[in-house]
Amino acid sequence: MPTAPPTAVLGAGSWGTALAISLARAGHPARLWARREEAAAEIARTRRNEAYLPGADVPRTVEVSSDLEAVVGGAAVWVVAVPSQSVRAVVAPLAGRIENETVIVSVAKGIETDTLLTTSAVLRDVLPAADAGRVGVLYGPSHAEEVAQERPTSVVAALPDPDTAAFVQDLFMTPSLRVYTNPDVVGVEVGGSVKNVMAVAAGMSDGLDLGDNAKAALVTRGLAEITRLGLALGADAHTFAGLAGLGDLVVTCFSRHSRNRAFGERVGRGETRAEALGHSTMVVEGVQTTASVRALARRHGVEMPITEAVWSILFDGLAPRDAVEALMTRSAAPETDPARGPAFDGTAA
Ligand SMILES: NC(=O)C1=CN([C@@H]2O[C@H](COP(=O)(O)OP(=O)(O)OC[C@H]3O[C@@H](n4cnc5c(N)ncnc54)[C@H](O)[C@@H]3O)[C@@H](O)[C@H]2O)C=CC1
Ligand SMILES: O=C(CO)COP(=O)(O)O
Repeated sequence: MPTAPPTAVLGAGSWGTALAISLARAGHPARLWARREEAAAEIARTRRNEAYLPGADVPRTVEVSSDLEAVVGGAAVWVVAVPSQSVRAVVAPLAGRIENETVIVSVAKGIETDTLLTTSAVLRDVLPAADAGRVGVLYGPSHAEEVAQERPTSVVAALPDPDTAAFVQDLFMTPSLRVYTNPDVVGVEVGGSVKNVMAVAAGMSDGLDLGDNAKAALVTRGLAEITRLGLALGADAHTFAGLAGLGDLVVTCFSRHSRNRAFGERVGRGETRAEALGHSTMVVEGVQTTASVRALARRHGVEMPITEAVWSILFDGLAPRDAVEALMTRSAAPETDPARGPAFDGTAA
C-alpha cells in the first residue's frame, strides 16, 4: 500500500513537538523541523524534547531534521509552528517549494508587528504561489503539555476552502484531539491572537491579587474587545463564542500552563517586562501582540481599553495598580456600546 505524503511541522518548540507526536500516534507520517542542528540531533537521538516539552516521548516514526527544504520536500501539509513574528523569515525561503496541492496551516498565534497581518495573511503574502483557499490556521484551547498527555482537547481548523478544512480536520482528529471547522479564518485568528493580550492582563490581575470577580470581568470585557476588533476586520460574531474565542480565552486566562498569564503575573507583582521575560526561553506572544493589536484597533477606530492598559504597562511605564484604577473609573457605559466600535450584532458604529 502506498504511504500517504508526510506532514511537515515547522518548529520544534512545545506546540510543534506536541502536534508531531499527535500526528504520529494517529499513524500519519510526520516530519519535525528544528531550527538548530544540535536540537534536531538531540530529539532524534533521545526521542525527547526536554527543553520544550519535558516528559513526552517522540515516536520513532517522526523524522526530525534541521534541513528545512528536506522537511517540506514532498510534504502535503506544512504546519507552521514557530513564533508569529518569525513566520515570514522561516517560510520565505520556501516560496519556490509550493506545489498546487500544498496545504499550509499556521498554528502560530499573533499579529505581525510591522504589517499588522495575521499569520495566515503573512503566509499568503510570502507564498504567492500558494492556493489561498488552502492556507489557514488550526487554533483553539490547546496547551501542548495536555495534548502530549492525550488529555481531551478541542480545536478549530479555519481554511477558506471547505474540502481542505475537512481534510485538515480529518488529519488532526484523534480520540483525544477533536477538530471542528470554521470558514471564518480572520475571526479565528483574531480570537486566538488577541486572547494572548487578555492572558497577560489576567496574569497581572493574579499578580495584584484582584480576585475572582476581577478575572471574570476581564475575560468578559476582554471578549467584548476581541469581538469588536474582529467585527471591524470582517469576522463573524459567532466565532467569538467558539473555541478560538471564548474557549482559548478561558484556557489562557486560567491555566497554569499559560506562558502569557504567567508573564503577566510577574509584571503584576512588580517585575519589569524584561525581567518577566527573562524567566523562560519560550515565546510569550502577548507582548508583541499587545503592540500590534493596539495599532490595529487604532487604525480601525475600535476602542480596546484593556489592550491600551496592557500596552501602557508594558511599553510606557504605567503601574499596574494605576491601570486598574483607570479601567474601573472609565465613564459609565452600556454593556454593548456601538460608540466603542462595531456592536455584537455585527452592525458597524
Ligand atoms: N505551547 C502551546 O501550548 C501552544 C502554542 N501555540 C502557538 O504556537 C506558536 C509556537 O509556540 P510554542 O511552540 O509554544 O513556542 P516555544 O517557545 O515552545 O517554541 C518556539 C520554537 O520556535 C523556535 N524559534 C524561536 N525563534 C525562532 C525564529 N526566529 N526562527 C525560527 N524558529 C524560532 C524555537 O527554537 C522553538 O523551537 C506560538 O505562536 C504559540 O502562541 C498555539 C497553541 C498552543
Ligand atoms: O495558545 C495557547 C493555548 O491555546 C498557549 O497559550 P500560552 O502561550 O499563554 O501558553
